[in-house]
Amino acid sequence: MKNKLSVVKIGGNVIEDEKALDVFLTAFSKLEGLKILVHGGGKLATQLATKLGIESKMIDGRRITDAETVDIITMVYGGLANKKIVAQLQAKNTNAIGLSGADGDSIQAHKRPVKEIDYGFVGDIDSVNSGLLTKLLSADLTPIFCALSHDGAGQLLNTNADTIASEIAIGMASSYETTLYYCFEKKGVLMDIADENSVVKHIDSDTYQELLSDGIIANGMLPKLHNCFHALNNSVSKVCLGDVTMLDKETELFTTIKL
Ligand SMILES: Nc1ncnc2c1ncn2[C@@H]1O[C@H](COP(=O)(O)OP(=O)(O)O)[C@@H](O)[C@H]1O
Ligand SMILES: CC(=O)N[C@@H](CCC(=O)OP(=O)(O)O)C(=O)O
Repeated sequence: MKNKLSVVKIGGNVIEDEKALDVFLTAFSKLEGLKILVHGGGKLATQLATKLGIESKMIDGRRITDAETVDIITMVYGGLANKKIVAQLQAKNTNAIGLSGADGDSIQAHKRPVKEIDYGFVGDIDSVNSGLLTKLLSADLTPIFCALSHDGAGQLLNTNADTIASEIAIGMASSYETTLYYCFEKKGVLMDIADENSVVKHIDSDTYQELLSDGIIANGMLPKLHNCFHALNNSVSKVCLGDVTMLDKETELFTTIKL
């Protein structure tokens, strides 16, 4: 039987809110078994760029990452956000180790080819170094990933944190029974975006098609669910979506997705 592994992603809205982040990190530190955390931080990067007088451009939820912007996101994702989370987890007795995709050659990617849009230094993932992650997990370390990959030729690349989480989960799924968790500011996938409690508790491939054709899923939820099904179609056992309380044993209201 395979060991269980939890790959958990938190979005920028959670990182920004000190209380929500603390609730989440407390639950994460208590989560039993092997675990990996991936964090975003898009909002923090936009805020710093604004302070520095640099305009942030997003297309379909993806940041246009020019040379100035890749420096900013390296400072924010790999520096401030990652190190704060690592330090807070240490205070909660979790031996966290912060990583970008360049550290230990953990996530290799290539710069997205220019078609209609030039995304700049945005990376599409080629491989996850599951051997390294297995070694870290065996040494009782909990890897904490930010949204940076690298091209193996010295260039850091910006990669959406939801995608990093699903690719890590896929990369580990041959060795571990892997569950992927997406924590964000809603209690799960909602039937009615205005009603916090209208959580769709279970989604499978058929329900997904219905939700799509009924227009229930929009904006950031479209690529998120695409990532969920990509993971499930590549050996990840289960995906859960919910708010910062989702990892608490008592919490019942969240979305579970299985094929
Ligand atoms: N049916 C839905 N249920 C829940 N959220 C939805 C739905 N449709 C669209 N959304 C939007 O998707 C957003 C989550 O995506 P995103 O902002 O990319 O998350 P993250 O904070 O993890 O980066 C929610 O904040 C919500 O506004
Ligand atoms: C290419 C791309 O768009 N990358 C994202 C990475 C951060 C991220 O994904 O953060 P959230 O999870 O908080 O949205 C960005 O720079 O906004």
